[in-house]
Amino acid sequence: MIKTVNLTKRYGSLVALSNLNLEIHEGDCFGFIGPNGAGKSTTIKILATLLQPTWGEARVCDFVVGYQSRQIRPLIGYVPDYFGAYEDMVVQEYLEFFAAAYNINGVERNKVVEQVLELTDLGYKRDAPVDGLSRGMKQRLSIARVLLHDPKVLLLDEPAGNLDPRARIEMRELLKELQRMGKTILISSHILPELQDLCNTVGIIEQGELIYSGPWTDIVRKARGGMILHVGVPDDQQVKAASLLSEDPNVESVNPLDTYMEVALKDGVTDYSFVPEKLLANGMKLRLLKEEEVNLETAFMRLTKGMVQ
Ligand SMILES: Nc1ncnc2c1ncn2[C@@H]1O[C@H](COP(=O)(O)OP(=O)(O)OP(=O)(O)O)[C@@H](O)[C@H]1O
Repeated sequence: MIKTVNLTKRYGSLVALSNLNLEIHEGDCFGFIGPNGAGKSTTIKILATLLQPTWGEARVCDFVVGYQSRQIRPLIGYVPDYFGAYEDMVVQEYLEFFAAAYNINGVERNKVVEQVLELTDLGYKRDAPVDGLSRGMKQRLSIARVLLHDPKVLLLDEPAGNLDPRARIEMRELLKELQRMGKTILISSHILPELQDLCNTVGIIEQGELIYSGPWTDIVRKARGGMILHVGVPDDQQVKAASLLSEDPNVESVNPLDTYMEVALKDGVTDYSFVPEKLLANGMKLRLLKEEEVNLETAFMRLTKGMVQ
């Protein structure tokens, strides 16, 4: 549905995107994660046909950005990370205005506007001035606007940015509904745990380079590298336990903390039954044994800190 091949964008001497190879399939919800200035908005603007790549290729629904932008535009809905000013316009007029711009007229226009108002839960605000809406409502209205022409692909640049927790949950529910409707969604965000719940695939970008792309569960596994265990024994046994475990050939390192030890296993070691066996055989008590949880957020930190090659 979306494919980029060696996509590169320079702004003067600044390389904003460097040989980006992305693939997003139909029905995917792809989370595009990266720190400020990583190149997310640049990628999204290219896919939205608003920017030309310096070299490389971007395709949307098999049409090439730049050469076939006219064919791409009806198929996409692009929500930028800002909301323009619309003075003296109420919500319904705003949507009717954009529906007209998409050449949706007459009875069909009324029907479509009603549908998107209902879908985005903005029906009760139809007569409210757009400029007076809360940030969360404006974000939902931006999404309502790009749904009018029923696009296959949604390109959403930080739709949950600066929203309060309730508005974020509402946004997430709306995006899940769009996913159920079969839309292919690319969403950029800094809010990692939210993407964990929403996206089936994730791309992590840093300084214009894609560090990882694939199912987020896979990324978490890769970021994990060697498994880390939290092992707790009584305080007076910790020194001996640390020494015993660090001698084991399965163990990479032992890091004693206040109430437990972090035991890093060597890459590929997943069976840690030797830990309780060894400790109990040496007369120790095991108070805690669990795998360190690696979620999308910790994976992101590890990957972008270059902790995983
Ligand atoms: N029009 C422009 N002219 C010059 N440099 C630009 C322009 N647009 C973006 N850049 C630079 O390109 C790099 C990538 O910017 P981009 O906005 O794509 O990053 P981003 O990942 O979306 O960041 P953020 O999360 O802050 O929105 C940054 O260094 C930015 O300063």
